[in-house]
Amino acid sequence: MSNGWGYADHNGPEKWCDNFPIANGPRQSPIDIQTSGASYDESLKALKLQYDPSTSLDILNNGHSFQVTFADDDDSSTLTEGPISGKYRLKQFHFHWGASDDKGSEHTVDGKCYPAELHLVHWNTEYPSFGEAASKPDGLAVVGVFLEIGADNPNLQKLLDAMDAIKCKGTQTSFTNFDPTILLPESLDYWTYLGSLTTPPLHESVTWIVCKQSISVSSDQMKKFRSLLFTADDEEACCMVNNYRPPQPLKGRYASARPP
Ligand SMILES: CCc1cc2c(cc1OS(N)(=O)=O)CC[C@@H]1[C@@H]2CC[C@]2(C)[C@@H](O)CC[C@@H]12
Ligand SMILES: [Zn+2]
Repeated sequence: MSNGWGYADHNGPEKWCDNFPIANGPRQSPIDIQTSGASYDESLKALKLQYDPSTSLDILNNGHSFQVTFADDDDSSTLTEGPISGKYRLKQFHFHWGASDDKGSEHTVDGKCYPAELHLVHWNTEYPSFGEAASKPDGLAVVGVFLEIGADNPNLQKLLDAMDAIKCKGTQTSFTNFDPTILLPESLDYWTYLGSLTTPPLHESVTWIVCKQSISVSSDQMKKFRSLLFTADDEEACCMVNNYRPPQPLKGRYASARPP
């Protein structure tokens, strides 16, 4: 079991290439978004996110992060427009965060890290299922939102309150009637580039859509994220922190944005 991938020195991001050689591929994520190198693309549209709170199902500690999963058997919660063509369905959202407020995001902006990053995961309805889409070059679209230390964010409270019930790996609880729209920043201006999953199997199947504006989280609220465990209840407890992959080589890529 211990030879599974993780975020420790013996099984972390520097070791993933041993079992997943795509880790050194041409379109790996995350990246450092160099704002001076970003290009304006007239063809980019505004993001259109339409979420139905009745599709939220449960919240789960999967041993790498915690995720809220959505019913995706119809087009109730979708992403359209933006940099993508067609319709992508919301499947889940999850977060990445650090052991302290000075790190934790996966993407960085001109080298700046944030204490946490939210990923809203959508799959292309051109394919029959999320699992099928996850390995296709245009299969997934992930909206990334940075969390920045500031005032308590009341929109995170329902998530924080559920954490006591999912402390250990493999635990889950019902999480209904949650509208992820409340987690989005006021402005949906974004950078976009072609990348990958940021955890194994690291499939190069993600159109990344990173919001320019962050949402707030307080230091106390971040402490609650850090109370989760990577480990199951029958294992020696290990705090779930630093579950982020560092920026990967651009290999000729650059982010694009809509003209101002
Ligand atoms: C994009 C969100 C996402 C999806 C997946 C992972 C990780 C992910 O987070 S991230 N940070 O957005 O890249 C790791 C496990 C992957 C899953 C996509 C679907 C699978 C590849 C399954 O088919 C088997 C393992 C799954
Ligand atoms: Zn993620």
